[in-house]
Amino acid sequence: MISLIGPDLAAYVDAHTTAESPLFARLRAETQTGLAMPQMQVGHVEGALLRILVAVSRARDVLEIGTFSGYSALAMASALPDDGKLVTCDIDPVATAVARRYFAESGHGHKIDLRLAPALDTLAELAAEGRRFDLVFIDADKPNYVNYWNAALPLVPVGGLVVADNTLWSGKVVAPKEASDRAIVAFNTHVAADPRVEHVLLSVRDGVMLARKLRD
Ligand SMILES: C[S@@+](CC[C@H](N)C(=O)[O-])C[C@H]1O[C@@H](n2cnc3c(N)ncnc32)[C@H](O)[C@@H]1O
Repeated sequence: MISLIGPDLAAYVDAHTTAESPLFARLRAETQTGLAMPQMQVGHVEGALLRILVAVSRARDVLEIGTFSGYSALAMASALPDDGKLVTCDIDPVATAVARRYFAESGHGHKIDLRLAPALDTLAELAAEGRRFDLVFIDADKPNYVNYWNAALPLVPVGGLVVADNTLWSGKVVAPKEASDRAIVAFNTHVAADPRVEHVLLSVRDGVMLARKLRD
């Protein structure tokens, strides 16, 4: 589990967050044992944050960039109304096969449109389709974060939210050394300079950038 806080405090946060349902616990366990890089999964606490953000924003259309085994997609889809829609993008057929099974079992699968293609291609398709999204969750390859932001923000109405994961990058943003560190720093700098949004960088799990669109 990625955490910026010590194990005792992380366990306390976990214990004081609404418990995950048995389905989510199973998805987490299967991801841990069956997939490479299971730490990519947002997990219990950030999943709860995403679910609450979808609920309080009364989002009806959500876009996720980075499905993996489906934890965050399912957390957000569970907070959508029955006719709400979540488009989620990934390029990994193995991890998304796990996601598809849990989507189907969850009772929320009818809300989820999984697109297996590079996310920038899917973003171009969605723009051509005239789609709009009340909330966008960015959680895929870090070098493309700025590109995802630039492509996604025009699809968000004023008042909508963009949420980006791993934006503290295990704390490496403070003294970046590697290309991936610099990609996250570049993203945070880019968001901070964008006059279309107000934003807050939350120290939840590995860092969550939360931005609200103020103007087109
Ligand atoms: C951090 S994981 C997503 C975790 C997921 N949100 C969850 O909570 O389980 C990042 C995902 O981005 C996907 N990815 C990487 N490059 C991509 C690209 N160019 N287009 C779409 N997805 C991509 C990876 O295959 C991986 O599954």
